[in-house]
Amino acid sequence: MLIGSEILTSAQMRAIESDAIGSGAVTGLALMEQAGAAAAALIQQATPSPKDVIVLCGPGNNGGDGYVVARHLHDAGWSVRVLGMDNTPGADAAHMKDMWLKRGQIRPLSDAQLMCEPPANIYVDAIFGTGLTRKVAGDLHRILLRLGGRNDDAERYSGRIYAIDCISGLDLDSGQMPGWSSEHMQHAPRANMTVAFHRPKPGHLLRPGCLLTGDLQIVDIGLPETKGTVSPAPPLQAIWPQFPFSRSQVRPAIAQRLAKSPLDHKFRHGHALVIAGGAEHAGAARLAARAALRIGAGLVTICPPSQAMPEHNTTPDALMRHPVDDTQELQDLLADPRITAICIGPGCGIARATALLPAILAAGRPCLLDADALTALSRDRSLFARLHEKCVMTPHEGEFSRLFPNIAAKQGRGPTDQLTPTPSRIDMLRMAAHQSNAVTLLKGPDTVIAAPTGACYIHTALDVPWLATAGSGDTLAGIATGLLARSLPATDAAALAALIHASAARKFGPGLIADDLPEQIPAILQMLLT
Ligand SMILES: NC(=O)C1=CN([C@@H]2O[C@H](COP(=O)(O)OP(=O)(O)OC[C@H]3O[C@@H](n4cnc5c(N)ncnc54)[C@H](OP(=O)(O)O)[C@@H]3O)[C@@H](O)[C@H]2O)[C@@H](O)CC1
Ligand SMILES: [K+]
Repeated sequence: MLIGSEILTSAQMRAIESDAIGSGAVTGLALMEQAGAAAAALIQQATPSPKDVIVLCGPGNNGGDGYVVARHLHDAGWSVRVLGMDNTPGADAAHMKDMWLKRGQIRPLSDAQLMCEPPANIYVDAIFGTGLTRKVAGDLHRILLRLGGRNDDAERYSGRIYAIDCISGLDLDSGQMPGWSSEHMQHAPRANMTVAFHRPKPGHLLRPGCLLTGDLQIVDIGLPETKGTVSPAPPLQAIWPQFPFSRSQVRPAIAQRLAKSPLDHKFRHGHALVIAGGAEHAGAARLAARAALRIGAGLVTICPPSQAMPEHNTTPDALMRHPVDDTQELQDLLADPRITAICIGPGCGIARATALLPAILAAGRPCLLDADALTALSRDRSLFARLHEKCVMTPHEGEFSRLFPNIAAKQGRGPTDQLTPTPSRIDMLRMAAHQSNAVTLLKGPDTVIAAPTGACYIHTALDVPWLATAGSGDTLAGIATGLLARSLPATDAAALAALIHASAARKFGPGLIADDLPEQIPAILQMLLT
């Protein structure tokens, strides 16, 4: 699959840190020095001219990093003010605090003090990181709201906040701000850049955390390489939108399958069926079919009911057309073993999806279930029970709630003081994939994909809001179908489809309509395969 970045939970990160320190490979002090120095360097790179900073240091090691940042910026000639806690932190942070005190003073970390300070060009949030144990309350909460502009002085902080590890108060495992009401969330501080260490955490990539994180920079602080060895838990990976898109991000076996050998004929690249419905929704299935062709399926046949066939007598000429009016006709078609993937849902109609799904699921072939097929599955639990591990479901949030009402019910109980108050999007998707026995892709700016094995990918693409347009989901379904037809395993097909879909939108830019998406695929394949 894509060589994405491993994501670690806060607990996994703490375990790696304590193992590394326990084995003598590194010291906590050296890690903190590296972390603070790297953050200071990135802040300097990002802000070449302003040289006036306020560093807000919390009670623990995140605050310790803050003292290191303050020292490095001071030594680089910046004017540095530090607001800190009157507490006794752990030994490493205490040492860094002392090092700072040799250079400057520490004023109290209070809302009143921050309000009195003359404005700075840059604010460094080093209050809390991975050690958050409860909701942030009282004066520290007021400070965070001030940084988020609640006091009508938004322009003072906007675009000037640099977060160490995360915006303080963010639960890095769920992406939630525990205890923050929706009114408070309007004034949650947003970082211009977040400098985090060793690996991204789920909270950097899931909403609302990803909206508060800004440009996420992951820096190496000298911890040993851990990829794949952290715990027996199934892997959790980020599919970076920021990756320079090239073959190096794709496992050689997948790249080989995407490329076409001169010795291959069209059937070697799979034959996808796209089930279409009535004439009024013909466009959805045609978008999916076009995308499946563009991603390189050897053949794609669109299968409308016979009365809707005239609607499909149009381009692309490469598309084959075959009417399917009932289960028997579909079964006759599926008797051809060269049909390697089926897409059902876009523009299909719920009644037609309900009628045809038993034959499709019984065929045991890779299949993509979207839109009306998902509604059919949510209404008929006996169909749901026939899903299998070669199925990929691509629900949006409404469809997800209907498919998995028991999982969705665990969500949205309002703000709570506890960390990880309700299942995160990752937990939900893992439960859904386990429950359905199908690869499940929950669409959104933070798309999460989970396999029944528990393997999970996050694809965060906040930079392509124009992807929210009619027919966009149909195109995603078509790309995934084409990849399934080309014999990519279901999880890989879903994850690669999410990446190619967002990359196509990024390539086209604002003004995008879904018809434009398949047309970007050749250039993206070119980048992937060279
Ligand atoms: N892992 C690594 O490899 C490295 C990690 N590094 C850095 O360390 C950071 C983690 O440090 P950390 O564990 O000390 O936690 P941190 O976030 O500073 O907070 C803990 C303090 O806050 C307190 N506290 C918690 N919640 C609170 C609340 N709601 N309201 C009020 N207080 C609250 C808590 O008190 P307590 O819960 O015990 O009452 C404790 O005093 C990490 O993000 C990174 O920046 C790097 O230096 C190098 C390598
Ligand atoms: K922080």
